[in-house]
Amino acid sequence: MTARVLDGKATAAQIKSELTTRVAALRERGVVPGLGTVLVGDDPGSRSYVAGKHRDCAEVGIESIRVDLPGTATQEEILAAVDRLNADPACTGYIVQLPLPAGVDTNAVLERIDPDKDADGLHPTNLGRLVLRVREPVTSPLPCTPRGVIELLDRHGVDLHGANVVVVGRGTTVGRSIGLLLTRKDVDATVTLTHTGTRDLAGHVRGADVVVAAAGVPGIITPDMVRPGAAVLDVGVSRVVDPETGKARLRGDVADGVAEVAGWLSPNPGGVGPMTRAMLLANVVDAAEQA
Ligand SMILES: Nc1nc2c(c(=O)[nH]1)N[C@@H](CN(C=O)c1ccc(C(=O)N[C@@H](CCC(=O)O)C(=O)O)cc1)CN2
Repeated sequence: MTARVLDGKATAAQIKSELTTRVAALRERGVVPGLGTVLVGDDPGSRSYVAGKHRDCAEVGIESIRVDLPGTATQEEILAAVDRLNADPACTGYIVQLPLPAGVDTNAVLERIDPDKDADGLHPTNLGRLVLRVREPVTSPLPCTPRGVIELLDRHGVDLHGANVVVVGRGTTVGRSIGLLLTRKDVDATVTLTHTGTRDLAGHVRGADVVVAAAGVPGIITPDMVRPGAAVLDVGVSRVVDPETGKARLRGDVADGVAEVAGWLSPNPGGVGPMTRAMLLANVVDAAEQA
């Protein structure tokens, strides 16, 4: 058996086309959505993700505002950039690209974002709303990667209702928040969050109908760990140097051979990454429509 592909690239293209129509309708009403980004330092991965976000904005008709700070920027300088975007009426939503350089208090920066402009859904107020609203519709922004995972599965007809979902990794952008979305009444999945302190990772993963691998550990999910037919989402990305060529290349959390066991597999690249970007745009458009 070879797993069917959870095609994030094609699905994101479809979503962007839908958003283009919605942005045109907003502009007709005189509402111009504008996404801001704050990038600190010159990490090549973060640079490329931020560049991609600005390209996406241009594609769907969202204005974009880019703030780049050097890696030497102080906590105060970063907070001042956040304050400026909070006050800028042209910026209807924005993100601070993570990770921030070592030594920066990331939580203090995230907490300084105006929750009404939080395009990433990572402000404690918006995460708190998700904790409280299990049954009611959520109108606040949702964390982009978790929203992208659920949308990708939904658009491929993978049913999460009653499914056992095992999440690997407890990072801010995925692991800590995805359970809040998956256990909402309208999704109804059962979620196990595993991490570096988990005793029997393989045992947990073997019981999963859906595996969300977001550990950032290359190849941590091996074929023997996957239940035949399970859906596997490869979210983690690591840059590893090929010992033969000396060149850096991207590696996901899912090892070779999993495609022979799984029922569904998201490629990496081309799976959850493009969905993360599309969901950021969706958060901006949703907020502009509600304003
Ligand atoms: N403030 C945030 N920071 C980070 C987030 C986030 O959601 N908000 N998530 C990740 C990075 N990220 C978005 O910011 C992101 C990661 C990957 C992709 C993507 O499209 N990847 C491509 C491959 C790109 C490449 O070749 O380098 C793919 O998977 O096909 C988009 C966005 C951490 N930081």
